[in-house]
Amino acid sequence: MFIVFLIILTVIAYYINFRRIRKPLYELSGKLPDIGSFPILGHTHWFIGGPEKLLTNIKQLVKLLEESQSAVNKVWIGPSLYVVTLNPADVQKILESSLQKDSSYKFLQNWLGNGLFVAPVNIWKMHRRILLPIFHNRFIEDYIEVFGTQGSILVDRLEERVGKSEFDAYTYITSCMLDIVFETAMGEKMDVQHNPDTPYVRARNTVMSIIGMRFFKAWMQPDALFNLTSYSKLQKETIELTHKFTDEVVKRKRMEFDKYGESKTNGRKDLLELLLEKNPNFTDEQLREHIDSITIAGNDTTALVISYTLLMLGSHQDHQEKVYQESKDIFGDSKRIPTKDDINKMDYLERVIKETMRLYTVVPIIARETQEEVKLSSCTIPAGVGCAVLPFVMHRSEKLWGPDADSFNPDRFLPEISAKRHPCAYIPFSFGARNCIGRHFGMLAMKSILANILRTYKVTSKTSCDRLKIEILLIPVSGHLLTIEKR
Ligand code: HEM
Repeated sequence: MFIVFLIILTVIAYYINFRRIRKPLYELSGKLPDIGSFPILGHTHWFIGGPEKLLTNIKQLVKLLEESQSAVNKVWIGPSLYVVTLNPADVQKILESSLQKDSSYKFLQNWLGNGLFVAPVNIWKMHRRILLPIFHNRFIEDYIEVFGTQGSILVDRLEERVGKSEFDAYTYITSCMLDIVFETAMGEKMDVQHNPDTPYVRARNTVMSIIGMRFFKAWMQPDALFNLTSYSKLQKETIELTHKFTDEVVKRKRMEFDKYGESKTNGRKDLLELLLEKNPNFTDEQLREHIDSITIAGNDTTALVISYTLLMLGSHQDHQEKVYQESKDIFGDSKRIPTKDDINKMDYLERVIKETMRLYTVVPIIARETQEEVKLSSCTIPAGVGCAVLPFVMHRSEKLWGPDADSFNPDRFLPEISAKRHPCAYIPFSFGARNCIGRHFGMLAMKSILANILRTYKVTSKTSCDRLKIEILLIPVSGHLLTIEKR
């Protein structure tokens, strides 16, 4: 009897302390409108279901929040409070002041450790300063030859699809991007384009899908439950396999560096070599974490945008014709791979890519945590609160983009029109000091590859891209289906 009494007393004391520590959260919550929530459950019920249902629910919930007329709203997922805003000025304040990733990114940490993408803010600050110079244009532009060479291999591979039935373009493009990121990040010529089914690529895909599943399946989230499933063992084995691969490359590069004092005497340097030169004090583990983060953050994002752009041009032939004419003006009949000058002239293609990233924002959600008080337009958020930024929803908001927000119009990105928009109305690469470090790399690679494809083939797409799902990234439910014919 006494023990039962003691347990009840402990639970009550724990609960009172829990409420006391979280008092600022409840005070903030009390000031924000209560929309779409259930008692106790909060908004958790909106986040139950498969990846497609999840996206539909998020869109419906956001619509309710938008109608509330409040610039800042709240969402309770279990015990976690998230502040949600679609107001660009508030988004800017959040992304500039809150550089800590939200706790939901922790599932990536087993794999990427303290690599830039998930590193806690104290480590991130030091490492971002070291990594920033190696993403400078003068290094990244050295990779334009790799983008062109791999793009030409892709064009050759696509030949087998000419005049045939619909196929999923993404499978071809993701192999090409993998070859690009491996060669530029660590000097490894993987030739995934010709050997897509290697144990490494399989392991990598397995880890991605297990982590993706954990993000959105509530019951898989607590480590205690996850560790009971067979996925836990599989994740451990496959992560070990991917780590072993990068570890071996890092070890080899470190030996070269120790022997010669620098990585190579002349010629193009990969990102790992540049990183070693910039900071030889990085441990091998830190180098692996950064290189793995770069290859993971840089591959699927870029491959998805290229695939969505092909779908958009496949269903908007007038815009495809303009892109084709632009490439005719640049290349004439030359078959050369795109140079820096060629890429700089691809203004229309760049607008097409930007408009595609607006409608199909491949990183649809960015979640941060406040580290100090942040004053927003209608309230002040205390430290320790989650903030959800929803670029995918903002990019389709009629308030920000007008009544034709859902239609494809690359001229929204004419410089004079872009200049009139709030800088946070359009954030496919996020914003502020923790934005995408690889955005210049990504843009050059995407323009080079798309130009290579579109000057060789005319693409057609009949698939409507209305059905989408979130699996960390934004994916079309029925794939990126295209037919192609030779120009
Ligand atoms: C179209 C292509 C790309 C898109 C749309 C994209 C988008 C983004 C976004 C939205 C973030 C911030 C995510 C967040 O805060 O949750 C991010 C971060 C990052 N991206 Fe990209 N990305 C692209 C290509 C690349 C490429 C090509 C690379 C590397 C070669 C890269 C490397 C990174 C890294 C390392 C981070 C973490 C930066 C940090 O926390 O300091 N990304 N990216």
